Amino acid sequence: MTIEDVAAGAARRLLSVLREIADEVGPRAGAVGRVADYIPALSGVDPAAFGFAVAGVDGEVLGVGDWEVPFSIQSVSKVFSLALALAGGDSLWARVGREPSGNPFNSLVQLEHEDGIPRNPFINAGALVVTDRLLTLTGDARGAVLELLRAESGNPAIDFDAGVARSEAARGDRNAALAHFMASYGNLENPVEQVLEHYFWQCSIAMSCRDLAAAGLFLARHGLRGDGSRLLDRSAAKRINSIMLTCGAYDAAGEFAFRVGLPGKSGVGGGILAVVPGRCTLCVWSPALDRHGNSVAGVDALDRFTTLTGLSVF
Ligand SMILES: NC(=O)CC[C@H](N)C(=O)O
Repeated sequence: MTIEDVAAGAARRLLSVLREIADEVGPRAGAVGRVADYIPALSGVDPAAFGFAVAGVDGEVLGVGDWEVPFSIQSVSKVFSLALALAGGDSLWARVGREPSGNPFNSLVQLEHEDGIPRNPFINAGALVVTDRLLTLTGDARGAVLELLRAESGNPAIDFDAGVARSEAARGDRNAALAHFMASYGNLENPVEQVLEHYFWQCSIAMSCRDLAAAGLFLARHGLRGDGSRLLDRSAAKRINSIMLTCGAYDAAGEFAFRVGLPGKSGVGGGILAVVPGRCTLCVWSPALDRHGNSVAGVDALDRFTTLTGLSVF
């Protein structure tokens, strides 16, 4: 029996739970937290938006609320760039760690004490190293990420949001500082400006909960893509899920693991992608963020999901 057989119909069976959570959490969306405004183009998003999708490993995707409305995926893109970089081999691990940082996602402080090696691939410094590696591997890091997202979601219309990318670049001093600092330690192979540009554009990709849940299914399928081909070996897929669990919610990763008990990756656009290995992926979106940069209603919804269903990795 294959994983597909075991989990066939998972999305359909879970839809009623999503409805229940949307009724409970949805009306509170936007009441607590703030929309990210350090990227000016994100500041106009409706804080009360709420969408929640579930994708079964058989490929069926269902959802509730604003689940088909595109939003800025921001740091959720880091999961996909990491997957592509690791598909190119293990050498990345000499240049980035896999420990939670306990610091904000854009912090500089640890880099100096730790020789320009970022703690993990999901803080900005780590993601810049991953983007650099992908640039070396492919010559077009942002294009590679976009192509993977289009293919795995089955939606060829997914695209960059140039307004968001330019807005972030215009306010990109902190990420530029991180990149230059790592370059001074020899931990970037490509010119800083190029790495930053690919990183900003990759973060600007706009997608819905539907598309992101579908695109992340290779993580629930232990590395297998939608067409049955292998993106990652089982071990690499396990590793990405593990790092999502320990580092996917920045300096609130411990709290996220405590409450949700699933591998997850959040972004300052308000999206969170979570994985129930062997069964399904979940994507929730609500733009009002807590002080760590995680969606308030998003974490609440995932917390309720694992409580109501008992589905977690523990
Ligand atoms: N946490 C995030 O989603 C951060 C991504 C954003 N593009 C940044 O670099 O600041």
